[in-house]
Amino acid sequence: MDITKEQVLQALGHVEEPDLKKDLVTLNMIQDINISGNKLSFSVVLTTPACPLKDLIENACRNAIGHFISKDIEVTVNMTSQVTTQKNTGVPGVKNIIAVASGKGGVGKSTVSVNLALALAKSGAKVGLIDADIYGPSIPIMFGLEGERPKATQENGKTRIEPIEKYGIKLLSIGFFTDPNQPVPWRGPMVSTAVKQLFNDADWGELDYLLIDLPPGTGDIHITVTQSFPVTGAVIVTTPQNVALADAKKGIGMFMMEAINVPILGIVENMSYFTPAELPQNKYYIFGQGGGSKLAEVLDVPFLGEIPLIKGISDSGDAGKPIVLEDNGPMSEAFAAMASSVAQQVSIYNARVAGNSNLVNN
Ligand SMILES: Nc1ncnc2c1ncn2[C@@H]1O[C@H](COP(=O)(O)OP(=O)(O)OP(=O)(O)O)[C@@H](O)[C@H]1O
Repeated sequence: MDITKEQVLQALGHVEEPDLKKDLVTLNMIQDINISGNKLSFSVVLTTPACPLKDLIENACRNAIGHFISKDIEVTVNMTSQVTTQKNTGVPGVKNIIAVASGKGGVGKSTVSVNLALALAKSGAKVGLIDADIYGPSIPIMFGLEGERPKATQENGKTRIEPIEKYGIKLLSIGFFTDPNQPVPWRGPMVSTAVKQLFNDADWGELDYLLIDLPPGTGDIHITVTQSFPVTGAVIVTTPQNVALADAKKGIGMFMMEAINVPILGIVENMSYFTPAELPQNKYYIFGQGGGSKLAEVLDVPFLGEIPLIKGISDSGDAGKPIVLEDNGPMSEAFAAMASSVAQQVSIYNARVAGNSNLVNN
């Protein structure tokens, strides 16, 4: 049976990308079509390797070929990805900047930042992480990098900092440049300069996502970062208690202010329920259930998922090996799902900005 490229494109033109609400051909996501006898292969270029709809899209492509051309074709679908970007982030090579924030301290913002970064990297994305939490930079401890100093070189009179690479991601923390035993009271302009240097003076290379762990609350650093760099969006971390939810609402309000205007990628609810290690299917909603998702509904922003309260998270954070690195546990599953949701929201946002014309940015 002779099949043509046109027939293939026509068949795949019936497959809609569920989030972007256009067909794969219009979105320029079908590439490298090869036909040899009754053998057909093509690539589907997704907008993120963490795409939660990967399997669904692949099946829909196979069904479309079977339905619109013939069931006798041997189909090979190569699922690849190229992360989209719509903003010049101001940091060469960096496609998307994602801010991780919380209204209140201690809700697990750093834990979420670290495990989100690692889960995105595990999916195949190129990821960097900046720890800008001047009040308690915890990332050096969580990665077992206390006392490390990133290499710095001078190039044409300018300092170039080399981010530290660990567990497949690139890292810089304000904590690498301070002495943990000598808490320095940071002053506004000093903080702004230091944080900007973490973006501007570092060799980040090519990154799909650069995450920034912001200090809790709303303050100088939030304004510096959002006004100096076009942040793709913010992830807001909360816990289920009313006090935390009220502060999360304030945090979201800040990003939505006209002068700041950073899209909210969504709300993550941390410590949602307690799960005993020996009974992982049991969920005890000790701080109340559904607060984070209700807040998301009221504010009309996406809800990115619930992360359980598990003793292992603290232990692994203290031991310098984040929990996501342990395969197949309930935590790595929760973080993988959350990372997919975040990546999905970035893709949707980029598509919206691009007017859905051509998503694959070369
Ligand atoms: N889901 C969880 N289960 C158990 N412990 C957790 C969980 N999330 C965070 N923790 C623990 O709670 C403490 C605070 O977490 P973390 O440092 O991530 O919060 P934070 O919001 O970044 O804090 P800060 O306001 O100081 O920046 C840490 O000891 C951490 O290990």
